[in-house]
Amino acid sequence: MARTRIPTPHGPAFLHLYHNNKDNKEHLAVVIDPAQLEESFQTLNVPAIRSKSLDAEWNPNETIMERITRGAYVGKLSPNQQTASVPPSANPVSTQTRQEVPPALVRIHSECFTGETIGSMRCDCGEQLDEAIRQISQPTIRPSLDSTTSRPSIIPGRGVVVYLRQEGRGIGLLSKIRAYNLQDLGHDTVTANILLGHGADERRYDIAGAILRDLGFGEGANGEAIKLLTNNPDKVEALEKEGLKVVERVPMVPKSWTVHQQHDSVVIVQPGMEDGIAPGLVATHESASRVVHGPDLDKYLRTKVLRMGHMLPLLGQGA
Ligand SMILES: Nc1nc2c(ncn2[C@@H]2O[C@H](COP(=O)(O)OP(=O)(O)OP(=O)(O)O)[C@@H](O)[C@H]2O)c(=O)[nH]1
Repeated sequence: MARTRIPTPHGPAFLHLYHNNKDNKEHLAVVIDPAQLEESFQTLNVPAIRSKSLDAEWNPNETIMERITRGAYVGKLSPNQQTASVPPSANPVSTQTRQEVPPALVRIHSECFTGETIGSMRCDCGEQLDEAIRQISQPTIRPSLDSTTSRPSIIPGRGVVVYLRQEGRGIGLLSKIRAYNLQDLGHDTVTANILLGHGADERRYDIAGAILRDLGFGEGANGEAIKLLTNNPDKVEALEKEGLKVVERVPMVPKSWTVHQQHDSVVIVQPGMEDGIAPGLVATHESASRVVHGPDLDKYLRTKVLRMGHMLPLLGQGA
């Protein structure tokens, strides 16, 4: 595996690339965790989300430069900062420390070339990926427990997007393109898959479970619990079977259902420039610009709710 720092509009993220022995794909984890970047966050007792397999010594002759190149470093590399990490056993996080911290927010996301790369409005996958990174990066404000000070503590946003290379709910891009053509003939996404001889959903979550356990979630007494960002009941069930402790499901509400269908227009504004927007128009930030909408998306979402059991209230049905 390998890891590197990626600056994002919401702050730094650490991209982990995993190999595995179940398929020949490279699955990914995007870790959002200021604790491993800034030492000042360590004083908040926030445990770092570290990969056990990355921090482990791969061989006794490994050089500092080899460890740095594969990503086993702490902080931000620079010409003046070239230190590899110490093995994790040298820096344990106590159970008590973990209990003070809100559970990390986790999203299991499956690859969608059409939605993420070319902005297809047949689905909301690109929007969901952006939104997951945004939500995970949001800080939590915790009221002060000490009566002598009224200052609340701000816990930086922390969590993971596990990005699984399961294009088209596991049927692959070629079959998904064929399914799109059947959808244009009037079939929904489930029937189109079945007409092609596939299951409605062929995904698996054992690799996601292994990645999350590698990042310190769920395993043993010290394993941290998670909040899962999804409407898909299969994901909650599958991760629990994988030994993850899912303490809360956080719904993913499509932006088009909260914004576009209630208002005629949407204005994109720079953060901090909301003043002066005409009444009746909705101000939305640049970071939220990947909002998809339209009849194809509505049909896709309704099929998820009506045929795949996704937990999302349907518009206009009070469900
Ligand atoms: N077969 C098929 N797959 C699609 C279609 N549209 C999107 N997808 C795939 O559906 C998957 C979406 O997965 P996720 O983003 O993990 O979301 P989800 O499991 O539907 O549920 P949530 O976690 O609630 O968002 C991706 O693999 C997409 O490539 C389609 O029309 N047909």
